[in-house]
Amino acid sequence: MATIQAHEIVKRFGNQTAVNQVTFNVEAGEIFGLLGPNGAGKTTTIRIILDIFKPDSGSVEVLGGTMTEDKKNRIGYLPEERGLYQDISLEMCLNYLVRLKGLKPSYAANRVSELMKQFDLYDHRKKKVKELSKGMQQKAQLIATLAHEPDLIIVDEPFSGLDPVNTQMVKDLLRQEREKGKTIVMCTHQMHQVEELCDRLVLINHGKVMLYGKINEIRRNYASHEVIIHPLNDLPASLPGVVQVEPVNSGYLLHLERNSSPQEILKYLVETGVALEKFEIAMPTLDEIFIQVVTAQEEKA
Ligand SMILES: Nc1ncnc2c1ncn2[C@@H]1O[C@H](COP(=O)(O)OP(=O)(O)OP(=O)(O)O)[C@@H](O)[C@H]1O
Repeated sequence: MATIQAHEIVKRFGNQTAVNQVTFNVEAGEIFGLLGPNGAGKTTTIRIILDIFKPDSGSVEVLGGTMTEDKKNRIGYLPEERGLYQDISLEMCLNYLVRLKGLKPSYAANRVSELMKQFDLYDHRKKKVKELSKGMQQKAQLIATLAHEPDLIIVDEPFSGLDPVNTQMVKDLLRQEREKGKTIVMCTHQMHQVEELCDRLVLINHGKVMLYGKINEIRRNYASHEVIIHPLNDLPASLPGVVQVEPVNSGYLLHLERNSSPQEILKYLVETGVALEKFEIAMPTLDEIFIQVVTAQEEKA
């Protein structure tokens, strides 16, 4: 069953349509990427999902129906604008935020201690929040998002300000949450993180859905007519069905004719005795697809 069902949602601010007929589902137990360039409508979409804004039209179902106060306690949201109280100790701040999510004080205190240890923040618990580094504050914000063990986790730029070690830790943590059956929506501009972590994605631009589906399928749909090979011996002087052989790194990029397939090239190479260390259909990265989709829409506009 879908954890989020957004159906043709529309949100206008004055003359501007920030979200325009957006439809997508987030399935239970997946990590879902909500992507788009600056100003695309991602935060507005999240605010509609969380019932902070009402849509002008369309509907949203979350955790099996319309939003209720009880359901809000089953959601963990890491917002774009961080909301920690700066002038109190880290420990006090986290205990307070976690109790707001309905946890009993003693349970909240234990959970916060446990997570501060896991996030290497325990030794800093008596410091005022404003005395913590940016990365430490980010980790604290993640604790406040996850401590009440929400069923739906929505994280906006979760890796912001984190060094590679902490980025890895947060990635592992998100995967662990998925393994526990939790549903995660991740907003980020870091496409390689999306490629690594997400199962499916929706890409919004100017409030409209531009891409939606499984990442592998999206990449396959955008695959150009090119093959990467690493041969162990020389290539034949000519390759039928190949218009250009371009040397790249330790191999070649073969540009295929429109009507020839990678399978035909592979068959020909094997038949002519070329030993191959690598044969791969060249797939664009999500970064390349993102740029292609967004710039094509700009040119049309
Ligand atoms: N409260 C508001 N009042 C008026 N306009 C708004 C409001 N919130 C968002 N907008 C406008 O709606 C559009 C979408 O904004 P939104 O914050 O949803 O984008 P975003 O995809 O989250 O961008 P970013 O990646 O920069 O955070 C923008 O043009 C923004 O200026």
